[in-house]
Amino acid sequence: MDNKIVTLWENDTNNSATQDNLDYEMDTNSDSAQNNGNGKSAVRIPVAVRVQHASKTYGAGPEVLKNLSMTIEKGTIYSLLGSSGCGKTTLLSCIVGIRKLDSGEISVFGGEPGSRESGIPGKRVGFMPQENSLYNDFSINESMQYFAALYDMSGHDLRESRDFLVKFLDLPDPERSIGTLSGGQKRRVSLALSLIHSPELLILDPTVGIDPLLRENIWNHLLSLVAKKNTTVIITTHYTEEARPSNKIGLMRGGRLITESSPQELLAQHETNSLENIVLKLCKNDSMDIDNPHVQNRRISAIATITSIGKITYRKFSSAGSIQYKPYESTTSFQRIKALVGKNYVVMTRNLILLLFMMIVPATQVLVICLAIGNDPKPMWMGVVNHELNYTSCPILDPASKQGEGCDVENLSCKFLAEIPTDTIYLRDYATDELARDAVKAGKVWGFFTFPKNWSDNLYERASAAGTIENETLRGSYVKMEMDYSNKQISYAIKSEIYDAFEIFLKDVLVKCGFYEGLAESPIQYVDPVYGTDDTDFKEFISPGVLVAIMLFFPLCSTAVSYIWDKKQGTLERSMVAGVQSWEIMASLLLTEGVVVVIQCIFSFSIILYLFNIEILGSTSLAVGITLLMGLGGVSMGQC
Ligand SMILES: Nc1ncnc2c1ncn2[C@@H]1O[C@H](COP(=O)(O)OP(=O)(O)OP(=O)(O)O)[C@@H](O)[C@H]1O
Repeated sequence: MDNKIVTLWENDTNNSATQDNLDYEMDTNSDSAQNNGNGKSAVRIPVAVRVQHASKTYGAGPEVLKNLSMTIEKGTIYSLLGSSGCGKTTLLSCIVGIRKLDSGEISVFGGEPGSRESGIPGKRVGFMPQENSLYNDFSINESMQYFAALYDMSGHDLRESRDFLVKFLDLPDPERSIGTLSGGQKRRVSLALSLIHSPELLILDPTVGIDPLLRENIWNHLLSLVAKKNTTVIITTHYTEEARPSNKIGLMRGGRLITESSPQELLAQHETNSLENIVLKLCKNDSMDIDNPHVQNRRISAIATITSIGKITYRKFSSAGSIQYKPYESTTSFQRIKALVGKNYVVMTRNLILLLFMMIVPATQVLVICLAIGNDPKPMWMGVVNHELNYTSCPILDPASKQGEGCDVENLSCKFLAEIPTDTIYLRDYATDELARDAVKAGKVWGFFTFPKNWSDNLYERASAAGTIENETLRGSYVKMEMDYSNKQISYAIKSEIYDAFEIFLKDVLVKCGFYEGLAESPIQYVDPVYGTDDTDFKEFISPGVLVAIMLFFPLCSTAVSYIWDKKQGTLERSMVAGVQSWEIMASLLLTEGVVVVIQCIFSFSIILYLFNIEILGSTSLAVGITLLMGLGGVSMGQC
């Protein structure tokens, strides 16, 4: 750095549309140096990546990047060395714009990552992450097509690039599924995906898992990319000697950059021919220095000096001296969403059984719930202890005997029991209350009636001589019911059936005996319902709630699972580096999962309307619209 003057050139505002925002370094040592006006000769070297005073911490953990500054010139290879955990991946993820620094600045191609000027994330960068980050269900070809679509490559460019990479990286048949490849083959596919669009900035982290011969080829290819296309390469590697052909080596330790120099300078400075030994020596020295406050103070002041030199010598860029660059054209959201929709389609259709399952699950749930808990419970067993008949069975339980003519008030208990619907409540006689109670305890019946002796006479007297009736007669007209209330739904259903049966029976007796039938009715009168019918069954009540809950829940689960899976296998990160934004992922999912939601709606409504004949009393389109919105809401929530 000593023989360089750091210079930041400002854009000519008039020409800003046609210029890259690159900043430049002045190399005063170059043979082709020009006079820069202050007596020093200099060549302007465009800077691709500049990191200044970068600091980063994950949550409450220790500082991962500590006041780190580095400069990577355009059209060079920069090898980032350092032991495991020193912060290389963290630094690279900040450079490609998928993580943010806590403090400090990063500029890539003259702009902050994530800004329009830098074009990062986007097609300007090719990123090979530490993990393979591949869709295992995809073939090599499909993976290439997906990224080519994200970069808006033409079919011709894609074919050309694919054919070259398959040959150069010795990839297997492009139609082979990635899940069937070996670890080394997957690494090569991962590398191919980062190279497919010939990016200006190539970030490789790292190249382990690739055999030495191929690694040599890759380095040769990187050198030719730099020479022919002026590509900038940042590569992390644990093979120190491999970094020899690079233009600059940055050695990181504990989140700091302890050396940044060309391999030749390092070798000359340390008078050795082994980069490995130099790195070991520097790391050892750093370990000793770290406990020495004087050295640390010297380092801090050295960083401050470099920074202040940078500040003093930054000067404005004049258009007269500018290099004209083509304006950077980013892919549009429409192109990226189109690529994502295509990718989602392939993911979905790869497992057709699962897709079909997802489509019919809500309808199946509605069906099962309506069948299992939507119907009125039956049969429900009830016991009868009839003191009126001396504990014997009713002779007139036969429905035909209900039709007796005239005012016959004999054995009214049997007439009442005959009114109880035989399809829902089954009756069983018991000789005593104790036996019937034991049957309730044993779960054989849900409860039992006890008719007192002379119940028929007392009931008739109660009905005909109200007002003058004696307490004893009144008590003798009661039918006692002892119930098992452990199942609320069944006990309510039994109560309701018994009340209805009793009203019908009593009306019949009163009419036949010349009394006004209304006396049998409750003073509370239920008139025509506003909504529904007075015999609405449970499935009509439960099905709308069940449907919307399922329509929210299933798309939510399916989207969340695919999002988490995408994140876990690193493909989400890779897509983000290719320029995909969160809202674009959501939009693409709404488009693809939306189709599934529509089919789920069609199946579910068919079951409700045609199988169970449940009527929609309001607007059908509103009901369908709300259900669809719940499904799409589930898709959106699954991503949050
Ligand atoms: N998402 C995260 N949350 C918390 N800590 C993290 C996270 N990612 C990385 N770290 C921590 O930050 C430190 C630096 O990790 P990083 O992956 O940047 O190191 P590295 O130099 O790339 O290591 P390697 O060479 O093994 O890949 C490590 O201590 C790591 O445990």
